[in-house]
Amino acid sequence: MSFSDAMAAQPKKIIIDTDPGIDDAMAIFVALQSPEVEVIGLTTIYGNVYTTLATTNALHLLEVAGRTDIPVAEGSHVSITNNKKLRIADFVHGKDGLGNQNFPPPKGKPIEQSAAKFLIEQAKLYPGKVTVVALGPLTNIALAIQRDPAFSKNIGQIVLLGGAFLVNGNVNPASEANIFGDPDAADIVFTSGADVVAVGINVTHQVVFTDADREKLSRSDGKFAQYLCKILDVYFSYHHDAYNIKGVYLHDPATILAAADPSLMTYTEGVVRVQTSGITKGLTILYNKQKRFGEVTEWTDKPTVKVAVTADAPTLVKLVMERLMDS
Ligand SMILES: O=c1[nH]cnc2c1ncn2[C@@H]1O[C@H](CO)[C@@H](O)[C@H]1O
Repeated sequence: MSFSDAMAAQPKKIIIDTDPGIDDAMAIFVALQSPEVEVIGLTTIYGNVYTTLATTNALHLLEVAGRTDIPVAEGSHVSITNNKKLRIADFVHGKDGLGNQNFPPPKGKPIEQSAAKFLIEQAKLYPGKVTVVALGPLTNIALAIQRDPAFSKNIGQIVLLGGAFLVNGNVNPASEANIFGDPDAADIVFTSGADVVAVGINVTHQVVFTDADREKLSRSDGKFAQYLCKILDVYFSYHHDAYNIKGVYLHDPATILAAADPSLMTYTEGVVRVQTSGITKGLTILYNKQKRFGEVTEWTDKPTVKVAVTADAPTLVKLVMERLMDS
């Protein structure tokens, strides 16, 4: 579907599962500015920050956007295997997750429902019509799958930022951060039979927002552009130190736009399993179905998912810029 077709059609209902996070903040704002989607809720998860702070930040970002009509449901504080020793990437996003700006606390509160319950209920309410865009570890989505056997069928699509397909990870050479955060949950999601689209860092590392883009953003008087320019420093310094690049990767905004318009990326299809322990914990292995193995493997008879292989990076960056400046 082209962008204009998408705009003419009913906007897609999306729930953003998020751990804000600087690129999450960007992604949420881009989603709110995207006519192809209607954000019907945010659910929160640990990853870039702990879940409690993710909830605070989600409420704060909606207040900045003037969209307190959108409910926030708080997610799990522990992994699906009840692991409490979480890896929190505050070194990427700042202690507060939003570039160490010490914003005042939000006035709003999360809804009573947990994230998993909210996901289950919304999917049941609009069967086949809700897309979950998962920008953090997949605990909430896996809990929804475990708690409601109909969830995988009811949910329209799960577009997730996660995995490093045939490239090094960003936690260690094996593993990407969101999958590493809860590999057991990721394996549940990948093998659930739901319509899953995985956008890995093999693709998002092509989508670079440069120093020049940031400069342009800072000259815009768009509300979201102005806000983001305040918080981007930490994210830029981290990328400069860790990757030696003059720019940042747009992991989360690229994933939101892929959910809004799938034609911005190309995909392959296969079975994905996740390594859940050992030195390759969090490794995502795609079976491309080219070989019919003689023996039964852990990939045999599992449902397939789509995995992004290329991205139209110039258009993705352009759309992010336009939507943030036009706010
Ligand atoms: O080096 C890193 N370590 C941990 N998390 C990271 C790193 N770089 C980015 N992210 C965060 O994890 C997701 C992509 O894997 C993104 O949401 C990003 O904010």
